[in-house]
Amino acid sequence: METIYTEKHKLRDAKTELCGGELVEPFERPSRAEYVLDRVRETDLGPVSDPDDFGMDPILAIHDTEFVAFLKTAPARWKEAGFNGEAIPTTWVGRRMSHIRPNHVEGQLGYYALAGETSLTEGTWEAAYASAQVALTGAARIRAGAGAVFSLCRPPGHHATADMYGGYCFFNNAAISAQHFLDQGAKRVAILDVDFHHGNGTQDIFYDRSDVFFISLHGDPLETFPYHLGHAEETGSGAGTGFNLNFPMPPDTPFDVWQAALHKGLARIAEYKPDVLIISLGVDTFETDPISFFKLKSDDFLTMGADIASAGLPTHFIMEGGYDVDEIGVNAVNVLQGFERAN
Ligand SMILES: NCCCNCCCCCC(O)(O)C(F)(F)F
Ligand SMILES: [Zn+2]
Repeated sequence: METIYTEKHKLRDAKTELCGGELVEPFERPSRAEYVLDRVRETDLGPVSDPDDFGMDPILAIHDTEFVAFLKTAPARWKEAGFNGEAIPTTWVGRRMSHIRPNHVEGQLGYYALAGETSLTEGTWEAAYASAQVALTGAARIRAGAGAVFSLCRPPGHHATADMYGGYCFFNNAAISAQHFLDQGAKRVAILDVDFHHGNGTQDIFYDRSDVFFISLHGDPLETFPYHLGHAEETGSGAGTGFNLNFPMPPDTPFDVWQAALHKGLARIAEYKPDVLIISLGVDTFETDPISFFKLKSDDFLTMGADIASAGLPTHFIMEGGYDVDEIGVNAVNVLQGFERAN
């Protein structure tokens, strides 16, 4: 399987994350992508290629123009406003407050952020732009006939909505890929999100549409991030009713319970008959992941890959989360190897 990767992910190198009332070294750090790349090479998974550049249009097909411009200028404006640290929001659009966008950068941070742990820094925008190009290049490979491809995206994307960032996400790589497939002639796209955290951004973007079926297996939002979306009763709205499926699961969920949900999701995907399957591949479902609470073991990721292969669809794997444990490389590539062995 070919991997699409760019060194430009290193431009996202924030020094602080707000965690437990402290500024800590971010969990979503450059070494994550290097662990995965090393494992791709170690296992001889396949060629590693640079992304092509598809420009801004496919990003703006998903994201709000002013939001994109905000992400680009916020770090410099934050410094000009006299703040010394990295740009982190301190206000929120609380209940029954105005949705008028403030002028000041501090107000705009809270207007566009859906979570406060993620700092904005110089280089973040360029890294997010490059990550979207990695996703688009993977989509182009599938359109050109590849049965499967791995877009080693960093920063991740599935929490980003059309006009909000947070949870380490800025541009929604999976949504950008899905829309690109549709704009290039696909009729239906399924997105299966196996990251530990609910893909609130992806859900929100396609919630009222039937041409993208979003399915997510994740930690129960009553107990974990993103907290404020991802419940089982969220099944889509309007024309999208029935094309959103959430499987929230409790702390300490083991693989057999997780896999039962996967099989249900795959059955619904088979009924939907999509032209392509996009996998939001987070491996923070791993038993020792530092910010998650499922109990998958490394071998379970091989089985996960084989189960995904059983769908028999062109499959676009897009890297999402999974945190700084050596096994992140093993677990991510196990999914890809399990997929290939079953094909
Ligand atoms: N103090 C630790 C709390 C962490 N709160 C934010 C969690 C963000 C998870 C991001 C992710 O893993 O879902 C992605 F795939 F987007 F990277
Ligand atoms: Zn995650």
